[in-house]
Amino acid sequence: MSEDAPRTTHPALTILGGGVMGEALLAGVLASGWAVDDVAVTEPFAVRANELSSRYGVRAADGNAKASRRADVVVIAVKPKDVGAVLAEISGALRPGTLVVSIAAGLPCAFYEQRLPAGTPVVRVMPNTPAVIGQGASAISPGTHADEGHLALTERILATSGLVVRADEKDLDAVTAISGSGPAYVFYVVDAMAEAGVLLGLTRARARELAVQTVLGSAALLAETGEHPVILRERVSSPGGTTVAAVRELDAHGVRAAFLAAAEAARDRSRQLAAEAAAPQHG
Ligand SMILES: NC(=O)C1=CN([C@@H]2O[C@H](COP(=O)(O)OP(=O)(O)OC[C@H]3O[C@@H](n4cnc5c(N)ncnc54)[C@H](O)[C@@H]3O)[C@@H](O)[C@H]2O)C=CC1
Ligand SMILES: O=C(O)[C@@H]1CCC=N1
Repeated sequence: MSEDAPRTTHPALTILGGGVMGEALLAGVLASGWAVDDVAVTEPFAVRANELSSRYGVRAADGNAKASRRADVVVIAVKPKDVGAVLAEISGALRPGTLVVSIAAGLPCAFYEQRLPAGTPVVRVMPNTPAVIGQGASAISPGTHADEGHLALTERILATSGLVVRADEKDLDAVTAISGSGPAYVFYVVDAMAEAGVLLGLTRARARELAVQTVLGSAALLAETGEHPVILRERVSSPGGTTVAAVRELDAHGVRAAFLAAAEAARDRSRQLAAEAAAPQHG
């Protein structure tokens, strides 16, 4: 870039919680040109904080209140059970207008609005772990005081780690059940396919290599052709062939029904997380 090229300005971003998702978002914005001085992370475990600051060159030494004070956007990336305590810490430190973005599962925007200064703009996000490699999928939903500008800013941040869609807040528990938890289902399927390969006599390494590439290639085929999955499945299924024999077993073992029940369980657990976070803390 020439020295005369206009510099993109980025809002000051503070990520509270430097775990799996906090790091994914951190890596995403830095890879997209955010300067290390524009980004900070907080993390109570010193070893982890040091790891993040040495890996990315960002500030990771401050507590939540201090790090939030100078932020234009605060991203809450702690576990749902820890959000209430974090909000109590930062509520008095936020400058008016600071955007609060939360990725915590289950907790509605109202949870934040009840605990932060009146008028605080809040955007609730459900991302997923492929964000780590820039292949995430996030759904975002505005709180009462978040306007188009706040949504656009959230999109700008999340787009650094993959696809971003807007969703009604009533759908975020369902989004959590599909794309938030979804990577785990895919890893489960890959592991099961690899195990099946071992059953049939393949080496574990060969079976896993083939299973991973099959999932990767199939996902790319879906995305690139835009075809319905049923059409693509039919193209694999020769009359009287191997695939129909296999899919009949998947049906007989209730795999489709298991996915439906799994999604309902994840949605219900997401709702429960909100109830637990709102309940008074014991112990
Ligand atoms: N892991 C996933 O696939 C997804 C997680 N989420 C949500 O993201 C949030 C974070 O999840 P993960 O990154 O998986 O968890 P994690 O356990 O890897 O990270 C949480 C981090 O917060 C730190 N922490 C704990 N208390 C803190 C405090 N008071 N102040 C600052 N940091 C504190 C912990 O030391 C830890 O490093 C959760 O609310 C989860 O519901 C959302 C979508 C996907
Ligand atoms: O399991 C969880 O609660 C988090 C939210 C979505 C994915 N992981």
